[in-house]
Amino acid sequence: MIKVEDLVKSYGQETILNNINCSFESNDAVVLLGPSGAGKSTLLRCLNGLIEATSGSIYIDGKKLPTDKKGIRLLRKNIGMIFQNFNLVKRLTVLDNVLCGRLSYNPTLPSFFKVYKKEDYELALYYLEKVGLVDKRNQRADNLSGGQMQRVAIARALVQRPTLLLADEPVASLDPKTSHAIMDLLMEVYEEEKLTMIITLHQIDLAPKYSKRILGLNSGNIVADYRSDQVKASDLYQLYENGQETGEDRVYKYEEQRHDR
Ligand SMILES: Nc1ncnc2c1ncn2[C@@H]1O[C@H](COP(=O)(O)OP(=O)(O)OP(=O)(O)O)[C@@H](O)[C@H]1O
Repeated sequence: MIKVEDLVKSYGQETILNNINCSFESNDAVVLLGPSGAGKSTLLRCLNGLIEATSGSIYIDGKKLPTDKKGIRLLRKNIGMIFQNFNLVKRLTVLDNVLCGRLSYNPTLPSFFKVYKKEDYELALYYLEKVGLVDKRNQRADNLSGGQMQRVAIARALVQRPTLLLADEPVASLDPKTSHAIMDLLMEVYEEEKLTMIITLHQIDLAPKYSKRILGLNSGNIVADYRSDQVKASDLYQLYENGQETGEDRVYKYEEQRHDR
């Protein structure tokens, strides 16, 4: 379980996350929705220690998120991260890119010379099979389509054997059909591996289908918390509108909901 308590992130005078309080159960599948600049990526990056919060705390399975380098390295072993722009090493092969996901399990020097254990290769091939790209294992990453690159990135995240998978707009640069295929794949591995999954998205139509819960963010505040099987499309569209309610009213409603649970 992940618990976020009074989380604040500021850059200079600008407050990006404004006292966030929320929690994520194990095996939850949560989509973060909200307009550009709402703070979705910042929240995701705070969860894996890529960004240090200005104040507040994050607890993962009861343990406070570390801030020292060694602690963060250990924490990240259990957290797979998927990015909008895939973040592959273009000149490396598909297989070598996936093996990069094993780096935190191996001593630096052998990894530098691309010497991995037999189990690492087996695991990498297993996940390449899962994402449908085992035949392309020896191809350079920059020869792949966007959808294929994202599949490699998913395999690279999974070889880490994470318990938590964070995905920051994983389908933002993909066409609608490929987006559905990638989201289907994420849901499949989420179920098979019993992951906890938190995804930022802009596609309102995808959000309920590919989550159990939707958190709405606006101006650094959590303004809504919906069950995906009960939410109305109009509620989701409202997250992107200014409407009659002020951000403060929405925060207030969310806090009320949270305390009533
Ligand atoms: N390193 C930084 N320094 C200063 N401001 C930053 C930095 N990183 C992010 N921000 C600001 O924080 C705000 C929130 O950014 P964030 O990327 O978290 O929003 P988002 O909800 O994910 O938006 P989008 O949907 O467009 O990706 C933005 O106004 C952004 O300019």
